[in-house]
Amino acid sequence: MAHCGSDNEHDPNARSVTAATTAILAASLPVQDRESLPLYAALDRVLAEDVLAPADVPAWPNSAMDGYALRSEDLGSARRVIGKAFAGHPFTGRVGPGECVRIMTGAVLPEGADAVLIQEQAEIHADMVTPSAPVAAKANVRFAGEDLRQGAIAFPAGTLLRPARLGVLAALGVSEVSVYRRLRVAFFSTGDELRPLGATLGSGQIYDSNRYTLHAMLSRLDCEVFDLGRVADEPAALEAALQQAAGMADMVITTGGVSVGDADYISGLLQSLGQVNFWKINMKPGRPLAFGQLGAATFFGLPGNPVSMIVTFYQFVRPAILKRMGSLGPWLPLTLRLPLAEALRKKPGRTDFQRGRLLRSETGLQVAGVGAQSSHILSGMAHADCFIVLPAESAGAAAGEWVDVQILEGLV
Ligand SMILES: Nc1nc2c(c(=O)[nH]1)N[C@H]1C(S)=C(S)[C@@H](COP(=O)(O)OP(=O)(O)OC[C@H]3O[C@@H](n4cnc5c(N)ncnc54)[C@H](O)[C@@H]3O)O[C@H]1N2
Ligand code: MOO
Repeated sequence: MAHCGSDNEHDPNARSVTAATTAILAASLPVQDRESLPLYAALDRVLAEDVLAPADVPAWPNSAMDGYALRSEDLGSARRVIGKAFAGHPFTGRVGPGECVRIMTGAVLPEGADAVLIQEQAEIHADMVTPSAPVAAKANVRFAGEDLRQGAIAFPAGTLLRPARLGVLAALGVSEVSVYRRLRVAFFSTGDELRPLGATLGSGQIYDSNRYTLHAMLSRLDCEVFDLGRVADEPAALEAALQQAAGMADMVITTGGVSVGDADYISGLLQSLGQVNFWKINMKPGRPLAFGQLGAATFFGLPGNPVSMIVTFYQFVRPAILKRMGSLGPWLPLTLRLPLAEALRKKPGRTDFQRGRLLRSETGLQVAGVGAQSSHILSGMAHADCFIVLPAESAGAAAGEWVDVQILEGLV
């Protein structure tokens, strides 16, 4: 329960963020169970098998524009219109010398034609069409298989199914996909001070905000979430909750009680119940973290401070979830280099994940801090759209300096 973040010295026993990430990813094995789902239900799931294109897309050469399908070799001469082709209603004849077909976008290119004259460049007199300039072969034609070739891997196993990918599968006529089952994640908050929403707060009590943040982050990652509520700082209650969670889930997450205070029981309990490592990580916020195995479940004991909880979730839990879901990645946060709009203060010692906001201007993208950076200031986190990552050895950064910025991608 001590206040947090004042210690700025490098701790020789602390792990680097990179070393912790490597160990966590190495221990995070993908679930194996799979199920077959209709496309509508497959958003944010991960493909368990390669999907091969059963046919070319597009299936036929077709027009990219509204105009006239013709033979380019007739150059600039006038052509007689011999029919019409609409998307879904092909022209069934053949385009011969001196002929053309009125064609709409998406309609199959008639036999004999090799190009499309757009109607804005056509002079039309009765049923005769003259191009204002010769039309090059292949002009305004979309070719069969140009998007996807029959037999090619449209998406490999491990692909996370986002909206455009579902669209591609639909374009291929794929109505069902084999995906990994959702990752089951059970979590609970620990701490005698925590009260449910609606309760009247007594002295020293607070509302359990981590529960809501964590539930939302897990939901965004499409996990099957089991919220086990709040558990008091009592070893028997904590042990029962840990056993229950490990019995129902692939991953168990707790918040609070991982530090060294007299009511921090999580470490002792886990030593006896599973194989769990307690790490000090050389980062700020988020120094204390427990990671390991609890029965068949992956275990994360996240720090109780709300911002520390979110930072450690983003750095360690999210990559582990993505990997365990079967995703090929990328698992790690998207990092850009951006110039700072203002100087940021930091003491050397720990890698700093300062909460930042992106500033869009005509001169380009810049980044600034959100103000107060203590790990209990949740409102700063709520206004942030990125983390500004300052290396452990850094002593701060000047305005205009380029820094690493992790884009939060809507998760937090
Ligand atoms: N002597 C030391 N004290 C502390 C150290 C240390 O190295 N030596 N580390 C500090 C750091 S850094 C952090 S972070 C915290 C993490 O401690 P715990 O994980 O044991 O967390 P708690 O003590 O249970 O709570 C910390 C803080 O967060 C509030 N909290 C807890 N759960 C929730 C929740 N569900 N919703 C909202 N807020 C919550 C809690 O009331 C405390 O204020 O330890 C430092 N101490
Ligand atoms: O700063 Mo602690 O590191 O709040 O996690």
